[in-house]
Amino acid sequence: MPQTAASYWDIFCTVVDNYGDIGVTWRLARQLANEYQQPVRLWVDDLHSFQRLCPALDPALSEQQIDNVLIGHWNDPFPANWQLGKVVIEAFACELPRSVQQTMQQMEKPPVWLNLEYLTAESWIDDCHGLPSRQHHLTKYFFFPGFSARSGGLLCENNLFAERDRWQQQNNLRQQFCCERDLLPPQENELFVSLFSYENSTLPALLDCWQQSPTPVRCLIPAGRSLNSLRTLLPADVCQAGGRWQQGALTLEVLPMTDQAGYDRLLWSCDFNIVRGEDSFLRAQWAARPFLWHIYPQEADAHLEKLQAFLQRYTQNMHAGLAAAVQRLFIHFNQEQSPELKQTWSELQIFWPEWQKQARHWPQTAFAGGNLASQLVQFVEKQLECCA
Ligand SMILES: Cc1cn([C@H]2C[C@H](O)[C@@H](COP(=O)(O)OP(=O)(O)O[C@H]3O[C@@H](C)[C@H](O)[C@@H](O)[C@H]3O)O2)c(=O)[nH]c1=O
Repeated sequence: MPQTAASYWDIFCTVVDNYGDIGVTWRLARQLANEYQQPVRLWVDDLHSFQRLCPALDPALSEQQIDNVLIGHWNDPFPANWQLGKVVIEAFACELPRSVQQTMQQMEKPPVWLNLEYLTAESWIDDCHGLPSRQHHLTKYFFFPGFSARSGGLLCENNLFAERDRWQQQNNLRQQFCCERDLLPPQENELFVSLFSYENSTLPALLDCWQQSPTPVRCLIPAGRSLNSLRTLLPADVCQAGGRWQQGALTLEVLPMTDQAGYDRLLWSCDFNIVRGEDSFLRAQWAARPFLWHIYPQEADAHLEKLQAFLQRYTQNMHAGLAAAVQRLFIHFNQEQSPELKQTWSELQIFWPEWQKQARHWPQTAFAGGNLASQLVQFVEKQLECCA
C-alpha cells in the first residue's frame, strides 16, 4: 500500500438492490482518487453486482486495486488488522461495521465521519446539508447532494463535459456507434432513444407511439428490468442482449450492460434517454439531451413529491407550453397512465427543438451547488483544520 493507513478515505457501501448505491460510490471514489489525489478504499458487500458496472473487478478477491481505488470486500467480521483512515463515509445510511464504530469511539482523534445522503431537488435539504449529529463523543455530518446553492452539489467528473462535447461533435457518430456494437446502421432522421427504467406498464404504449411515428425510431435497451414490462409483447429471444425487433417505424435492440463510461457514451449518442434512480438520472442530464426520469418508487408515493421538486427546478426556464408538456410526460410515466402518456408524447413533438436547446443549457443551471467531490474535499479539510 503506497499510502499510510491514516491518510485514507474509507467509503462504505451496501448494495441494497439495483446498481445506484454502488454506481454513485464507485464514481465518487474514482473522482476523489484521480482528480483530488486522495487515497481511497471502497468497502462493498456485494462484489457480483459491482462487477456489472466494473467488468475488471474479480468478485473472488477480498482486496484489489482498480483505477487507483483500493476495493475491499466488506465481509462480516470486518478485518481485525485494519486501521482507520482520516475520513469515513457511510453511503446512504448504511450501518458501519460494529468494530469500526467501536474503534472510532475509542480514538483520541477520530476520522471525519460523514453520511452521504440520496440526491433530491427538495428545498428542505438546504437547512440540513452539513449538519452535525452527536454520536456519544463523536460527530457525524450529513452531506446532501443537490441542485441548490446551499446543497452539497452534484457528482460530475471535471473533464466530463469536454469529453461529451468531443463525442457528440464527431462526424458519423451514430454510424460508428452502431457499427462498433453490431447494431443496424442508422437511418436518416432516425430518433435514437435509450431505455433504462424499472418495470413500467406504460412501456408498451410508448413502443406503440414509436411504431406509428412518421420518422424512424431506434430504441436501445440495456438488458434489465425494462424488458420485464415488454415480455408479453416481444418474442423471448428478443429479451436478451443481442435481441432485435422491428415493427412499423420502430427498431428495438437489446444491449449488454457495459461499464459506466460505456453507458455515458450510449446516453451521449441518443436523442432521448429514459433513465431511473439516482446516477443514470444525473448522467442523462449531463448528456445534455431531453430525457425522462423513472424515479425509484417509495412507500405511500413519497417519491412523487421528490419528482415534483425536480420538475419545478428543471422546467423553471422553459416557456409555459414546453414546461407543462414535460411535466405531464414525467408524471404520466411515473403514474403509469398509458393513454395520457401517448397523448403527451404526440403533443411534445412540436416542442422538440426548444427542449433540445433547454437540455443543452440545463447542466449549468443544475450546478448551482457546485461539484460534489470538490465540496466534500473542502468540507473534510475544514473539519480536519478545526480538530488539528
Ligand atoms: C444500463 C447501465 C447502467 N450503468 C450504471 C449507471 C449507474 O451508475 C447505475 C444505475 O444506477 P441508478 O441509475 O441510480 O439506478 P438503480 O435503480 O440501479 O439504482 C437505485 O438503487 C436504489 C437502491 C436507490 O435507492 C435508487 O436511488 C437508485 O440509485 O448503473 C452502467 O454502468 N452500465 C449500464 O449499461
